[in-house]
Amino acid sequence: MTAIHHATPSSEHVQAVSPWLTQEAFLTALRDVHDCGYAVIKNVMNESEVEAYRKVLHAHMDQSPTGRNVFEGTRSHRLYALLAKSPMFADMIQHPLAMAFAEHFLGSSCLLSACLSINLHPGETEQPWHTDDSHISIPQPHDIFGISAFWALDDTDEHNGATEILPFSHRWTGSEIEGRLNDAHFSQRDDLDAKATQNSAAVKAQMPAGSVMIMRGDTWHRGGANHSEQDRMIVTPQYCAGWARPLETMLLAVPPEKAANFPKRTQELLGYSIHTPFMGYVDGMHPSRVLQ
Ligand SMILES: O=C(O)CCC(=O)C(=O)O
Ligand SMILES: [Fe+2]
Repeated sequence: MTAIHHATPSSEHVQAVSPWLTQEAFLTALRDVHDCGYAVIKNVMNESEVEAYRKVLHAHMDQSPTGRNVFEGTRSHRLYALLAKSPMFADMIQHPLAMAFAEHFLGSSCLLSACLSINLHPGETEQPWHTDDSHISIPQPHDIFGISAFWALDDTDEHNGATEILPFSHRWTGSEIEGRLNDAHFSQRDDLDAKATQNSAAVKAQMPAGSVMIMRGDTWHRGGANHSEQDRMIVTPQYCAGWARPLETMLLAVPPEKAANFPKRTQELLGYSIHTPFMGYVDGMHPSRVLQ
């Protein structure tokens, strides 16, 4: 594993991010993601885009239950399979800024691993510390095979549960990781004890609505506690290498009739694509033929 980031971004990616980042700022952000674990890019979406996402998510949340355990958050609302709920999430999922980071680190065959909204209600407590790629079960430290984006749809701050990150934690080894995340956290409904929640070195991702944080999937992080009187909503599209199994089975989560109407890049991210030389084929052919 290389500790320092040297790879030069492609000119296509430099161009793609230019509405939000100068070339120099992009290089710094790539280095921050690779070496430190994360980078925040402020004010990427405008107010009307943010409001449109909030509106559609609120309509769905009104009809869905709160989280089932301390990981989902018993005072939180999560929605999965967002592309099946509204096609507008394609714009967020294939946003040129997020794609530039995902493709730079994971290659152009990267896939959408997960895409969920997380709305923390007032009174929500801290989530257990975790990484977003632990389901792949390759021991840390390892190269990057996941990139998570966190889009703020509300201003996130230290009171309302801004995501907390442990910089450089992708370099942790066995003893630093041991016991942090337990299988019990996925069934337990009681709040975590002080030992499980403590950490002094955490940084809180404070972002104005419309901003995005890009994080390598092996950085330890968690949703914060919401001590405010308002909800805190984010959407997190997560990308994985083309050889990895996505966390959500996207090809089932989004029916082919719906997928057929999405932009080509979103279709590819869902799995209508090949990881060279032929991983992902259907009946010996390119999977996109299923949509024709
Ligand atoms: O709610 C948050 O801020 C982070 C949630 C998260 O990291 C996750 O559920 O994977
Ligand atoms: Fe996470």
